Amino acid sequence: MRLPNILLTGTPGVGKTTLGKELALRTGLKYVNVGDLAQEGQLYDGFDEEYKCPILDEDRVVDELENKMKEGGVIVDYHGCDFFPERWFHIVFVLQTDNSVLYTRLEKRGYSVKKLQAMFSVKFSKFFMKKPWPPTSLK
Ligand SMILES: Nc1ncnc2c1ncn2[C@@H]1O[C@H](COP(=O)(O)OP(=O)(O)O)[C@@H](O)[C@H]1O
Repeated sequence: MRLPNILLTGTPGVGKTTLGKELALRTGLKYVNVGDLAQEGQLYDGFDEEYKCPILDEDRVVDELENKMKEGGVIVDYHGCDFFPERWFHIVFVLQTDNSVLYTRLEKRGYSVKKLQAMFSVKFSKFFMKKPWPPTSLK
């Protein structure tokens, strides 16, 4: 039987990496951090000057992961989710945490005031409630 594939998603700082690694440790499933994967393979498509971060090349990420996902038993950690094929996952967990806790965590991580303001603004909240959160250029 093929082992399940799990997606852990949610805004940066909610605890995906912490949970994903712990889960992998306890279950023996493989943990994949898409941010790290992109960095290792330079799976980027330009640079977002506004938020000073590389823009993920989603198609190349999907190509890179396809075989591994077919095998099964993978925990995928990423803050975006709209570009993953639905067929990959048996279950999806969207993690959340209190906004004040999140703000402090991201401040400690070195997020700029501009980026934090964008993430926590009402306009932006409305935007990401309609679309799968968050836009891939924000991490
Ligand atoms: N359940 C938790 N309780 C308290 N702190 C947590 C918890 N999960 C994560 N953290 C802390 O929050 C911060 C962000 O966690 P991380 O797993 O890197 O989030 P993400 O991968 O979603 O960006 C880290 O400092 C981590 O130690």
